[in-house]
Amino acid sequence: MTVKCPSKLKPLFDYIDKNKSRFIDNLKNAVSIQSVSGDPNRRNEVVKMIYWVANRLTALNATVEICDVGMQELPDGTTLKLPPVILASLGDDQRKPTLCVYGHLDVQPANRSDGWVTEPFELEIRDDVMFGRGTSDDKGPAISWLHVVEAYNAATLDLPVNLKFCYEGMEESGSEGLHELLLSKKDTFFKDVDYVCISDNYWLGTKKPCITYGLRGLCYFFLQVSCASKDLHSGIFGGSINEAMSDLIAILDTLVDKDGKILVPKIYDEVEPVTPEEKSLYESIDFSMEEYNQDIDSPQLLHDKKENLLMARWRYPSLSIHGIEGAFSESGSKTVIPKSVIGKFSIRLVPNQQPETVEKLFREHIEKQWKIRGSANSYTFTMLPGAAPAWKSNPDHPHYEAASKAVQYVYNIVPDFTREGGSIPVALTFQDVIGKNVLLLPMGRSDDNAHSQNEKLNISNYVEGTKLMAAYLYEVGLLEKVV
Ligand SMILES: NCC(=O)N[C@@H](Cc1c[nH]cn1)C(=O)O
Ligand SMILES: [Zn+2]
Ligand SMILES: [Zn+2]
Repeated sequence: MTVKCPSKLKPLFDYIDKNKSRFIDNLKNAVSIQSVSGDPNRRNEVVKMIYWVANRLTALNATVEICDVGMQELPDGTTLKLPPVILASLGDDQRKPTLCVYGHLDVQPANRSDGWVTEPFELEIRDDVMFGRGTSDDKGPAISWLHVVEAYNAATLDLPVNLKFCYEGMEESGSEGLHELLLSKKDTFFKDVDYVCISDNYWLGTKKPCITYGLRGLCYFFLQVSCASKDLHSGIFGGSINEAMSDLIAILDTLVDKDGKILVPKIYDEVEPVTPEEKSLYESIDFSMEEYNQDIDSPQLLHDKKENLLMARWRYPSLSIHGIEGAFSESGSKTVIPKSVIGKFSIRLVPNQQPETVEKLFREHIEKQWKIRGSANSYTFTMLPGAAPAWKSNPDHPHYEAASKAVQYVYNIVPDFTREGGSIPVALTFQDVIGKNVLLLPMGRSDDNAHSQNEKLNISNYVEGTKLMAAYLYEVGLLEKVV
């Protein structure tokens, strides 16, 4: 049985429906800004995107602060200014609870040549689907909070909460600078915050909304192996030296086996044991392994039971090898021995695992494997800034009940409470620094292709998701103030 939607929300929902085309146009403009945080050459685009949103917040009468968060040190030793972070406030009524919403305005890289069917930075609509980088992760959800404020204003309804916005431009590159900013603003901007909401993840499937109370953490590593001062002809030098690429591949091959088991000793030591209560949680979750695989077309999933697959995504660490910089990767054949290559891999962390401990285990493992390999070459091993532990909240908190009611008003279904395998480092900072309940309210679907080719957001998710945010604000307004 679901709860009935309060009539007060009707004018908001009507406004959102009526203004759908304009909201889509706004997203089209946002997508056209190529705010790729991982590309130093497009840093000005990230800054442009930050100001694009800041100006809109100002137009909504928010008090907007553009916060400088310092410099980024790039792997080649040069430095680059980090994009500023937006901290904005709307309302300061001591009788209302204060909600802080977080979003990120940067995106993952995307090139048409990667296999996109549309131009990644030009929003293209096909039936109910809007294709474009950032539509789902995270420009669509981030700008929807602004549309919600607009809807409340247009319906001449007082905002049910004091609203604070924390929008950054480096999430896809480890949220550099953000943690320190939050710490420095703990007793000022964040002092009165009662609840935190992040809309930056996805439904577990394609049909049923969910509310998310856990994320994995992340450590990202670079392993560089060098063998010469310049690239070499393999006909002249092949067989005469230890090759950097062969050494790198040999070491990468010692990290994870074909069943996904991480081979670094002691890596599973800290992982929380599964309790019978936890096991029973998975049974009721609405999740189809067939649908999950149908979308990606993998020859075989590593798990044959729903529970085991969900546990592998939510509560066990996983290791992925992402790429090799410096390796020949163009089409055609080139008989080259690369002089130096950088292997890039990461591990998703789970509760109890700490980045410092994990880094130490990896460093020791690589040192040992390098000795076994016995190569004459040299290597450097680095953990990138922004490593973060996992985050887990308490879904029995009234904040989660409020969000569940909001889902029921819009979708007429009781949502599942889920965890997710991705990482949003700031979720834990909000929980630890602000000490308040954090909740993830996803807008998009599991098949939105975040980080992949043909990222999309369904128009229906965009529109109903905006209504969900409006209904959620209403319900949070009914909660107790915490401070
Ligand atoms: N929508 C959240 C997300 O995609 N987070 C990234 C975070 C990241 C990327 N590189 C470093 N951190 C993720 O990969 O989970
Ligand atoms: Zn995101
Ligand atoms: Zn992302």
